[in-house]
This record gives sequence, structure tokens and C-alpha cells, in this order.
Amino acid sequence: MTTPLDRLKAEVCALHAELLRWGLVAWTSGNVSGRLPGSELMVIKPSGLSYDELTPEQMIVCDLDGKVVEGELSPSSDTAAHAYVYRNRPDVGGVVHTHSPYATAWSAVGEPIPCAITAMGDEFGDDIPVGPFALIGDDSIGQGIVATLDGHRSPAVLMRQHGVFTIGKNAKAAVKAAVMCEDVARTVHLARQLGPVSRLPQQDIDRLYDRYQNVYGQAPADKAAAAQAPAAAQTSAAQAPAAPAPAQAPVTVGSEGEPA
Ligand SMILES: O=C(CO)[C@@H](O)[C@H](O)COP(=O)(O)O
Repeated sequence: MTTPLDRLKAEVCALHAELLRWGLVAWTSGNVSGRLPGSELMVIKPSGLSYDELTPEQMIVCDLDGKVVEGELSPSSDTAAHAYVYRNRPDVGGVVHTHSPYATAWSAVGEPIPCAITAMGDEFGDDIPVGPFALIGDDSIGQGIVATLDGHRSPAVLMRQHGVFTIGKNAKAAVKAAVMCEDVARTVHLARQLGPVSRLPQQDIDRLYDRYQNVYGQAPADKAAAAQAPAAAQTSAAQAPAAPAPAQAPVTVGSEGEPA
């Protein structure tokens, strides 16, 4: 019989393989942690071990001050940062850190990634912000993450001249944010080689974010229907619904899809 802690160790261990799979880390860089729901505990990888060697049994259990509660190995050198986020963001269930190349390049020049493509509106709902430069070893990085993301929709922050930290409702969501952060960092960088890049209008960003966060994928039928409601409402508000055309008569619609 596996316990919730055993399952979290297995999940956090498996998610480290996703960092390799998506090209987000080199050698032993980066790390993933997960909060054990309903507890003051987190699970994080051991420091400096090859991703190929990681096993669920090696995952380290720490309290939210970063103190090791279970495990023989030393915890990730970013444990203090992860723990600080969990202490100050009770809504966060997972934290990820990577040095993914395109996003880390944006952090190296200290420039936020502008919300210039719909995929950024979907996942980030805004630009991806830059946090302060902070040396590893105390709460500085954690403080920079929390301060930068405070009141911000983005689940990702580019810590200046260091790399990416992402947060999520659970560890898997934080890994997804790290994957999407690198994807859009690359795309927007490439776009800038082709020509000027402009930020999407905020109202479009808001609509993209709302749809993606609440309707995209296998959303419950009522949410999916509600997402269509505004268009239907506009149609019915704009003109009385056309009488059903006689079966044999063709119906011509205008450019907006309304009956001509
Ligand atoms: O950024 C750093 C070191 O500067 C760390 O995040 C390493 O990238 C991963 O450290 P461990 O998790 O293996 O301790």
C-alpha cells in the first residue's frame, strides 16, 4: 500500500525525466519539487545526481524551512528557494527550476519576454517577467520569485542572469509552465530575427487566457458551452434569428456568419 508521500516521491522523480525530455536542463542542472498536500512537507531531488540515476527512493523530504526530514542524500541546492515559495504562496503545489537555453538567454539580458503570440496569452496571460539577480544559498532567490510573481498571472519568472523558475498548482503544472516558457522564449526570439515583434492587445490576452485556463481541452460541457455563449448572445442580440429557411431554399450567410 503506497502512501501519498510515496506517490509524490514517484511523481517528482518522474517529472525530472520530463526536464530532460524537453531539453530544459544540461547535466545535473535544474530541479523539481512538489508540496505534500495537507502537510508542511515538500519533496525535492537530491543535489548533483545524474538524472539517469534518480529513483523515487532517493527523493528528499524537507519541511517548509528546507530542513531534511527524510533522506540520506543532500537536498537540491535550490531547496531554500522552493521552500520559501511554498511558505509564502499557499496556492503553489509545485516549483521547477531550469537553465533552459532560450529562456535563460532572455534572463541574461534582463528582458521580459513580451506576450506577442497566442500561446503566451494561453499559458502566461501576460509577459514573462524578469526577477532580480540573486545568489544561491539563502532566501534571496525565493524572495525574488515571490516578489516578482506577486499579483502576476505568469507561472514563470526569469531570474536575471540565472534561469527559469516556475510555479504551479502541482509539480506537473510547474513542469508544463517550464516547457511552455522555453517554447515561447525560442519562438519570440526567432520572431525578432525576422522583424519587429509587438505585444498582443491586453483584451485579446485576457480572452486567450480565460479560454485556455477554463475551456481548453476536455473542459466540462457547461464550461465549453459557456465559452460559446458570448458569440451566440451577440448573434441573437444583433438580429432576430432568421426563420428556418424552406428546405429547398439555399441560405446565404454574410462575412460575419449572420444570415444575409
Ligand atoms: O542553478 C543552480 C546552481 O547555480 C542549481 O539549480 C543547479 O542547476 C541544480 O542544483 P541541484 O538541484 O542539483 O542542487
